[in-house]
Amino acid sequence: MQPSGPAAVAAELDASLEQYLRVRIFKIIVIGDSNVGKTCLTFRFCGGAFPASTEATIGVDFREKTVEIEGEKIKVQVWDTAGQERFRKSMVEHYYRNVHAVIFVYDVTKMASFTNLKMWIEECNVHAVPPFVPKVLVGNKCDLREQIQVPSSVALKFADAHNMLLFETSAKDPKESQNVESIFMCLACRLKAQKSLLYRDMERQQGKVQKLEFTQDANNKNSCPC
Ligand SMILES: Nc1nc2c(ncn2[C@@H]2O[C@H](COP(=O)(O)OP(=O)(O)OP(=O)(O)O)[C@@H](O)[C@H]2O)c(=O)[nH]1
Ligand SMILES: [Mg+2]
Repeated sequence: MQPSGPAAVAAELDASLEQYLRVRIFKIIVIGDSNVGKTCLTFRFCGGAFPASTEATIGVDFREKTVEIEGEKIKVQVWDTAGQERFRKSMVEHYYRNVHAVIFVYDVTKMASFTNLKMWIEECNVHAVPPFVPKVLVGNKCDLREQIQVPSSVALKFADAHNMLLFETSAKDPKESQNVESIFMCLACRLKAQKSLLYRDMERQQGKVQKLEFTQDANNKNSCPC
């Protein structure tokens, strides 16, 4: 017999609380120079479209998407950060706190945004993001084929040297939407494959961190290792 009345309400509450507690939340931050397309990429992933217009991000914008991986619902919480120093300086500490994965973005049509990656990686290191936190590199605006300044081979070498996967894509071109999706899904898969985050965080506190090795198939730079 089904419980009814207050008992049913209590049971339902228990079930939803249990379900709530079981949904893991992955915090993924998106970092890079102003104007490289961080807002557009996160909007494409979470909102399924290219925004009609954007303004420089101030502080941070949060976007969320629930994905299902091997039967488990996972909430991907995307932190769309500000590229302009004046709009980010009060927030930087918050960006990196308890982050689960990092996406570094550059604009394939702007060499400076690629050379500045060193600075963004340095900032990440200064904030003690552990080496096992997965990081990927994204070259955006590939639709602007005539204006490309950063050759794929150079970007791939850089990604390899920093143990990152490279994705070259476009937030604007609808044909690339699957590729944008796979950036986030690849990270979510990797995070899911890691041990329980709670357990991992306990290990981190005890200084017993585990370095995960990720390999990249040079012939298939967009392959997901999971
Ligand atoms: N052609 C093309 N333009 C893009 C693409 N992605 C973004 N843009 C344009 O680039 C400009 C900047 O995009 P945003 O997403 O606002 O850049 P951002 O990195 O969030 O910049 P900040 O918030 O200042 O850090 C906008 O005019 C977008 O329309 C893309 O894939 N292709
Ligand atoms: Mg932005």
